[in-house]
Amino acid sequence: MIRTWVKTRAWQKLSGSWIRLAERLVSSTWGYQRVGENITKGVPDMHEAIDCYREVRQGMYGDLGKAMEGCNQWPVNPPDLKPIMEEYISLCTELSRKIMRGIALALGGSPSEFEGQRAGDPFWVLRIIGYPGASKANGIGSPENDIGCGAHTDYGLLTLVNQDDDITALQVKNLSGEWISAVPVPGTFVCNIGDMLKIWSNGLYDSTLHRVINSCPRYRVCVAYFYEPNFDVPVEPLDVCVQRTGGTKKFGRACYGEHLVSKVQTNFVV
Ligand SMILES: O=C(O)CCC(=O)C(=O)O
Ligand SMILES: [Fe+2]
Repeated sequence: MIRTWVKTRAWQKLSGSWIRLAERLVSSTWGYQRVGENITKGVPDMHEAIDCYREVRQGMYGDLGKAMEGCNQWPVNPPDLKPIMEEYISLCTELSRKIMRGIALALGGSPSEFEGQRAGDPFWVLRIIGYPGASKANGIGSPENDIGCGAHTDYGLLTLVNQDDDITALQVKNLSGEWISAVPVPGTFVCNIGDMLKIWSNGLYDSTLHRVINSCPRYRVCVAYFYEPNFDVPVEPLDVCVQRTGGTKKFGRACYGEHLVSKVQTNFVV
């Protein structure tokens, strides 16, 4: 895991304008995204990224999956980025599956609650994100205007955020409504809870509202891995969680794929 990350970082240092090596296909959500192309609640985000998804083949999920059909756009250089990232993704998938077993137990369910039909065939998303340094981001140089990524919750189950060790930029809203910094702890991931886990747990786990403000003059890199349910699974509060929260379902039924598509269609300028 660490070897993979170090190699990715080395590539970033070598190539300078690293992320521009990959080009996004026209009308596609896959591949390279320029600064300002990602939109959160109508406001362009000050970051660039390479977006990768678990590949959806034509017809795989019928109409539901149509908007997500496509394949990953890996940069030509460095040639080993694809295998490195594929290894990274498979390690993150394994780790997330283990964390979900622990969460299932904590909720009072069986350890395999989030396997099989629910998340045994998990969808995933990977974003390699670069945040320009504060003074360069908007030409004005006032850090408070540089919203690297606007306030949002993640869409699925868990996110493993692999951030730069020496730049504090990720912020999380706590229960008192204050933004607090998720100060990097070297060698660890920040783990966000996503919207589908909030529903399955009937709110016992809340999806974490977070945002990114890079007020540091240096470029910040983050690799975010999103572990998601099966693409087409209906998601509704688990009985065990409903019992533990007073017997009433707080959320109606959702479908992860629909949730993802609706977010992707409003989040990007393509
Ligand atoms: O850059 C970060 O620390 C987090 C990025 C993020 O929240 C996201 O991509 O959903
Ligand atoms: Fe996020």
